[in-house]
Amino acid sequence: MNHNNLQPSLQVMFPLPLKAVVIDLDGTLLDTAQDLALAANEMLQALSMDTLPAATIQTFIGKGVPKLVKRTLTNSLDGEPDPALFAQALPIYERCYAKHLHVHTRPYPGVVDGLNQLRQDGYRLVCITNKAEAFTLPLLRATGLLDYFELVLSGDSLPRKKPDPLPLLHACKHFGITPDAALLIGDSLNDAIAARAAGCHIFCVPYGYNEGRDVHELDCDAVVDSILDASKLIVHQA
Ligand SMILES: O=C(O)COP(=O)(O)O
Ligand SMILES: [Mg+2]
Repeated sequence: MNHNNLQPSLQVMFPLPLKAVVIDLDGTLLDTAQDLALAANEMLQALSMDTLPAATIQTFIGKGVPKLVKRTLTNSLDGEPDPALFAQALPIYERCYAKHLHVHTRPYPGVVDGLNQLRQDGYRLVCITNKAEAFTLPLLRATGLLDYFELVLSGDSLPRKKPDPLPLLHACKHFGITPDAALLIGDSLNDAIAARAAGCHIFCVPYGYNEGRDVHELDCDAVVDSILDASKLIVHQA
């Protein structure tokens, strides 16, 4: 099977036989960037610091809340702020984001149709995100997506988050399946590394964040335009 807008890797045979589909949140299920940027800029203002363009803050998304705050404070991907400033800033950011959790946040096109298709096809559905649980669950609930997922693992649910394979391996163990029966659909390097390390399949969507990099640089089995398109490249294995 091949479509003009899909780029299946040559090494895997499509459709992939699978039991579980794991989906990333920020940049894959939900377009959260505007609300994240709003909160980050409100934090900067509260600290009497200059605000940043939303497009810049979008490149800081991917490695969880503390990392987003560090990157925002230093305006750089690898910056380490003064520990006292960081300690002051983190709770401010958390308060601001809780306030703006779903002002602009919406599911991307193809997400709801894709989830309905995957549910109808019989897959176990999991959401694995680096977002903190205090934000993940209310956001999935508010956007109507929570009930699709049998399991939701957030950035602080387990001792390690993506790119570590632990959340994916935990989900596979939870369902009693081998990693190669699971597919992760994500938008970033963190997803691709985690999936490869766990031995799961990985598809990437091109519309997400990937810390400002082109998703086509990633080692994935396919780049798919939407969750609905992903459902066309896989087959449920009973
Ligand atoms: O919270 C983040 O930084 C990214 O979260 P994600 O894993 O859902 O993309
Ligand atoms: Mg993401």
